[in-house]
Order: sequence, then structure tokens, then C-alpha cells
Amino acid sequence: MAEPAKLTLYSDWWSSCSQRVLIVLNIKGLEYEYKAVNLLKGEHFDPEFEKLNPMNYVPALVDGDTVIGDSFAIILYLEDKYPQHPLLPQDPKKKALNLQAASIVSSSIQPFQNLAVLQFIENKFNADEKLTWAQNHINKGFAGLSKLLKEHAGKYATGDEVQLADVFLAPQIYAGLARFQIDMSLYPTLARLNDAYNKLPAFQAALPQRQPNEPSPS
Ligand SMILES: N[C@@H](CCC(=O)N[C@@H](CS)C(=O)NCC(=O)O)C(=O)O
Repeated sequence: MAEPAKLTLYSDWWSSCSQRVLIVLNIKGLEYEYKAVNLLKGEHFDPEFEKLNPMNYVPALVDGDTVIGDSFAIILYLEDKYPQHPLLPQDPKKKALNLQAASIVSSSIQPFQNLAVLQFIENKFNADEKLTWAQNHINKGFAGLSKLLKEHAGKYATGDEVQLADVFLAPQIYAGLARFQIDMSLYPTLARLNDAYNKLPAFQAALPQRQPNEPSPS
């Protein structure tokens, strides 16, 4: 009998978007092959990689003849195809809350700290502006998320189970701390959640420093 096709994840080690996918692969216990795409060397603009992600971003996931080039789409695909350890609750209200929190990270925070955006700001203005810009958007997002989750958070973001919101929050908080010097004492709920994520093996194994790595972006 033919072996089922293995999942292949194209990622750069410090990518918070890829980190989301790695967390889900780990939670669901899925085997995958890791292929490094070095963003600082511009490997995401290689024509071969562009076939996998027309936006020239990581991550991209290949599953047989299925190719997906966006972390949100990849995660929803994995959720549908591999239903073990579900990440979206059945309850419509709680599901919407999880999607909202994930969307705040993926639409209203991460795009503003993206490499291409920061490089553009540094070239137009200077490196200080780059950091201020990123901090401004991360702080706005973290303030909103804190208000949104305040009444819902339990052990994790939306209750006592790890759900989709956590998968998006953990890498964003990590990036806020490790790359953008965000003061997490301003966000006690998020800081507490981050402590909980740091204890989970599926989250620990997805940390940037645990991936094959090369120098990080400044
Ligand atoms: N919405 C996309 C965003 C992907 C994205 O922005 N990826 C970043 C790394 S987290 C990237 O590849 N940046 C390269 C660049 O800015 O040129 C997703 O969630 O996959």
C-alpha cells in the first residue's frame, strides 16, 4: 500500500506565522518535513517558492497535491483534515471569539511588523521609526485583545482548553517580547496566558529557537 504523502512545511525559523502552524502540527501530532526558506537572503522570492506562495511569504504547506500559502488557511485545512485535538469549539459564540482573536493577530497586528513593511519604513525613515511603528501597532492590538479576552480567559485565552486563539496569541506575544521589546506588564491577562503557553510541549517545540536557524532580523 502506498505511504500517505507527508506534510511539508516551508518556514523561516523566526516567522511568527509559521510558528502558529508548527503549534498546530504539534498539537495534532502530525509528522512533517521542515524546509527552511531564508527570508533575510530573499529566498521567498525564488520562482520555485513563489509557486507555493504567490505572496512570497512563509509559511507554505504542501500535502500531496494540496498547496496552501497562508497560515490561517493552513490551520483551518489541518483542522478539517485532521480533527484530532480540535481547535475550534462547537459553540458558535465561542468559535466566533476564537476566530476574532486569531484575526486580530493575523490582520491587525502581524502585518504591521512584517519584514517587508519594516524594511520599507527603515529605508524611508530610519531604524528607530521602525521599532516605534511596530510597537505602536502591537500595543494597539494587545490592548484590544486584553479587553476582548478579559471575561473569557481561563487557563487559556477562551477557557480551560487550548483553542485557536491560543495558537495565534502565543507567537505574537513571543515576537512582541523577543523582537519588539513590548512591556507585557501592561497586559496582565496576556502575560499570564504566555506563562501557560511556555509550559506546553506543543508550544515549546514550536519556538523559533527550536527550529533550524540562522541570524535573526534586527
Ligand atoms: N497572512 C499571511 C502572512 C504571512 C507573512 O507575513 N509571513 C511573513 C513571516 S511571519 C513573511 O514571510 N514575511 C516576508 C516579508 O515580509 O517579505 C499568513 O498568515 O501566512
